[in-house]
Amino acid sequence: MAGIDRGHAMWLVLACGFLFVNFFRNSTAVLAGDLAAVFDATAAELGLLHSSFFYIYAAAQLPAGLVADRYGPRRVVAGGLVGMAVGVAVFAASGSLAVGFLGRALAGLGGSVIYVAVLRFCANWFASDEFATMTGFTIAAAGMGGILATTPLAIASDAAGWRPVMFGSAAAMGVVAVGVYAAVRDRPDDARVEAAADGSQSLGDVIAGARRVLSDLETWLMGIMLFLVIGLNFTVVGLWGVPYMVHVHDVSVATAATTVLAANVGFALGSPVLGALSDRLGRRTEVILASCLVFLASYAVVFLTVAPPLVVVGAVLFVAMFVTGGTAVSYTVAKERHLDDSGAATGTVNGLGYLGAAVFPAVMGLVLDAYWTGEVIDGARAYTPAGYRVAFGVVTLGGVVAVGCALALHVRERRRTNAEAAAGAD
Ligand SMILES: N[C@@H](Cc1c[nH]cn1)C(=O)NCC(=O)O
Repeated sequence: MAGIDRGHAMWLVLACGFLFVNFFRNSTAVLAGDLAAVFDATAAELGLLHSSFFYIYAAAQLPAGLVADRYGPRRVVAGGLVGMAVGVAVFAASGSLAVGFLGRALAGLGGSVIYVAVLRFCANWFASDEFATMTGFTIAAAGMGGILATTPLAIASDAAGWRPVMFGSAAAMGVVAVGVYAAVRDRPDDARVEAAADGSQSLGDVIAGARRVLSDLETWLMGIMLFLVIGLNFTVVGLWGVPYMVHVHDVSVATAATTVLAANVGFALGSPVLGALSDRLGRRTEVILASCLVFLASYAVVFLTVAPPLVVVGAVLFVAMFVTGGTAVSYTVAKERHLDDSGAATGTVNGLGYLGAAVFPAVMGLVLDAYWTGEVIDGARAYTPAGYRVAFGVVTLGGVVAVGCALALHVRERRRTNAEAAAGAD
C-alpha cells in the first residue's frame, strides 16, 4: 500500500478483524425482533443471549493476554477470527435458543483474544510514542463495527434476512482470518521495539509474567477505574439513557436514540484524539486523571439537576463517552509497566473494564427497579425522576472512586519516574 508503512498496513488488516467483534456483539439490538420470533424468547432470555458475550469476553481477557504473549498476534488473531466465524455460523443456523446461545458463546470466546492481540502487535511494531494513538485507532475501528451493527445491519437484514447476513459476516471473518495469517508478521525484522511476542516465550515465562502483572498495584488501580468508567458509562448509554430522556424530557425514542448515537461517536473520537494527545505530550497518567475528572463533573451535572435541558444531557453523554476514550491510555501505562508481558497486562485491565460492563446493568437494575413506573420503553424499564437521580448519583459516586484511583496511579507513577530520573543522574 503506497503512503503507508508495513506495520500500519498490517494493523489495518488486524483492525478489520477487530471491527467484526464489535459488529457481532452489538448485533442483537437490531436483530432482537427476529430473534424473539425465531426462538420464541422472552426479553429476559434475549438479554441473557446478549450479555453472555460480555461475561465470556470479560473472563477470557487475562488468558487471551497470556496466549497473545505466548503465541504472538498473527496466530492468535487468525485463530480467534476462525473461532468467531464458526460461532457466528452456528448462531446463523440455530433453530433453538440453546444453540443460538452456544454459537454466541463460541463467537465471544473467539472474539475475546483479538483486542489484546492487536495491542500486542502494536507493542511489537510501533514506537512507544505511537502506542496510545494506535490503541485509540484500534478502539475506533471497533466503533465502526458498532455503527455497522445499527442502521446498515437493519437494512441488510430487512433486505436479505438475518440468517444470510450472519452467514455472510461469518464468511467475511473467515476471509479476514486468512488475510491476517498470510499478511501479518509478529514483529519487525529490526529490533526497534523493546519486547516482542512471537512464540519465543516459554509457558513458565508467561505464567511468571501473569504473576508480576497481578501483583502490581497499578494494574488494580487502572482495572478498578476502568471497571467503573466503562461499566457505568456503557450501562447509562446502552441501557437506561434512552428511557431516561424519553420519560424525563418527553422526547421520542428516535430523538433519544440519536443522542445516544452521538455519545457513541464521542467514544470513537475520544480514543484516538486523547491517545494521540497523550503520545504527543508524553503524558499518560495526566490524561487518565483529567479524563476521570471530566467524567465525574459531567455526570454530577445530571445528578444535581436531574432534568437539565436535553442539549445538556446530550453534551454530558458525548463528553463522558469522549473522555472514556481518554481512560484507554491505561493500556499504554499497563504495556509500559510490563513490556515483556504486555498482553497479560492489557488483557487484565481490559477484562476488569468489561466486567464492569457485564455486572453494572444487573446491579443498577436492582437499584432502579425500586423506582419502576410500570412502563417499558424501547425494551427497557422506565423509572421515576427520583429513581434516575439515585442512578446518576451512583454513577457520580463511581466517578469519585475512579478519580481516586486515577490520582493514586498518577502520584505513584510520578514518584517512580522521579526516582528513576534521580537514579539516572547519579
Ligand atoms: N475497553 C474498551 C476501550 C476503553 C475505553 N476506555 C478504556 N478502555 C474497548 O473497546 N476495549 C476493546 C475490547 O473490545 O475489548
